[in-house]
Amino acid sequence: TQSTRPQRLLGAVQKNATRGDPRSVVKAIDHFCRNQEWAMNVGDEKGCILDSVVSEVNPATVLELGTYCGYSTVRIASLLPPHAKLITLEFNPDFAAIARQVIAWAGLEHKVQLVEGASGDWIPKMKEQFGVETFDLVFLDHWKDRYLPDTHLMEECGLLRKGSVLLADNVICPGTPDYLEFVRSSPRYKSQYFKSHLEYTKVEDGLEKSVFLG
Ligand SMILES: O=C(NCCCCCn1ccnc1)c1cc(-c2ccc(F)cc2)cc(O)c1O
Ligand SMILES: [Mg+2]
Repeated sequence: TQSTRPQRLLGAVQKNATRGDPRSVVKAIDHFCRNQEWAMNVGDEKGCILDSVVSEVNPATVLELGTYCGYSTVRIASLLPPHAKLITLEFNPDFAAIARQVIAWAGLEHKVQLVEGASGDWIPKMKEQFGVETFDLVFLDHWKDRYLPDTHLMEECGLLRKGSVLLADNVICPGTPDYLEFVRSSPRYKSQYFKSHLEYTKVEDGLEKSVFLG
């Protein structure tokens, strides 16, 4: 039977990356996506911006919406301080199954909790299920039409505190126009656009960093 693109991506990690070495996992995926098959990872160019924001925030609690194959999960988790926690939500069970193996290959299972299901269902349960107070950093990389409703939901559920940072992928391509309009016009957010390119291409894309002001 035919393999899927996520399965082939995992194969490239297992073939070319060193177990327990997150940077080699990131490098192997980027090489695969540049040379074999494009895939919707945040990629190396936007990944460097992600790394700098993670390092600046130095978060104890991170929520990632949209795991896919775990590329950004590995990038983020590899930069977290010792007892920090990353919860990553993936709706698609096939993606989740691959991501678990990519995260394990990087040796980062102990820092990552991968949850399968819809963000709209799980966000209201975060506190009771995972003992989370608030998130220091949220990386939005799931369905583009869910960025805005899920941001409202996180506010309503008291998951954001003064200074919480939202970092959103794909605000230009595929685009999240309603989310962008909201975070840029709301007095409760301080937003900044990091111009970049769609992963592995020359097409414009970027990350929007928005600090919740409480
Ligand atoms: O759709 C994307 N991501 C969400 C995937 C499903 C999330 C499921 N889920 C997880 C949790 N809750 C729901 C995405 C798409 C593209 C893209 C860009 C250009 C193009 F021509 C084709 C595709 C680039 C990205 O960087 C992306 O992130
Ligand atoms: Mg993306």
